[in-house]
Amino acid sequence: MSDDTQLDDRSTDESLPVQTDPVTGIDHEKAQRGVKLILEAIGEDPDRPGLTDTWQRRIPEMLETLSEGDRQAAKPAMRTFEATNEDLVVKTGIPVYSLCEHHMLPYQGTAHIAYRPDGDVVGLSKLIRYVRWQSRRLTMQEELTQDIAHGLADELGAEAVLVEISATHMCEAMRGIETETTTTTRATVGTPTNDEQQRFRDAIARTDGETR
Ligand SMILES: Nc1nc2c(ncn2[C@@H]2O[C@H](COP(=O)(O)OP(=O)(O)OP(=O)(O)O)[C@@H](O)[C@H]2O)c(=O)[nH]1
Ligand SMILES: [Zn+2]
Repeated sequence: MSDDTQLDDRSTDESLPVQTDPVTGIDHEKAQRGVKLILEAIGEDPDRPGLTDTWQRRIPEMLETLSEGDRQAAKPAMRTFEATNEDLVVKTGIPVYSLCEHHMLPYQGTAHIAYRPDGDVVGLSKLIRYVRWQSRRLTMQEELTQDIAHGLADELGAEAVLVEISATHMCEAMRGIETETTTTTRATVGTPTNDEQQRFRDAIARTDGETR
């Protein structure tokens, strides 16, 4: 019997409630069966009192949240306002929490964004919401940085977007190389002027100074 066949054999799991919502959410039943299998694989007893809610409810709910970035329905409304000028908007210090696609472990850090409005500016909180939404899926930091930059350029019709993310990967800290370091990635859309790039760097440096 192949692994797939075993996973699809629901006869042993008939007691599981079916909570699948393929349009707006994850397949809860599959998540429950998968987490239960992992617990069994590591020698745990999934039916001991401390773990029953873990695979039946907590982790499926957590996965639902942490995969929101895969679902357009979860994308924040990027409401805009008419811009009075095209001066660069810079927002620094946005928290980032994502899951690396290699080990499904968290990486966390800070995103900095700058964009040159073209007719409209977006509500400032939406930049934070957008980073959170994009981050909630399995990613590589480099691709996440690009996706945020290109996604914002599309959403805002902005001609120039700069995104920088500095993050620490738990897959490097907790296992493997067992070393905690900072990785910095940057994405640029369009052609920011030298002055805009300098303002972006200065704003990041000020934020870094404040948090040190
Ligand atoms: N470029 C990039 N690499 C990442 C990211 N997150 C994790 N990694 C790396 O992904 C790599 C996976 O390497 P593999 O050799 O396939 O897997 P592994 O044997 O578990 O590697 P180690 O982590 O070195 O033990 C590691 O070097 C991680 O540091 C990321 O966002 N971007
Ligand atoms: Zn990893």
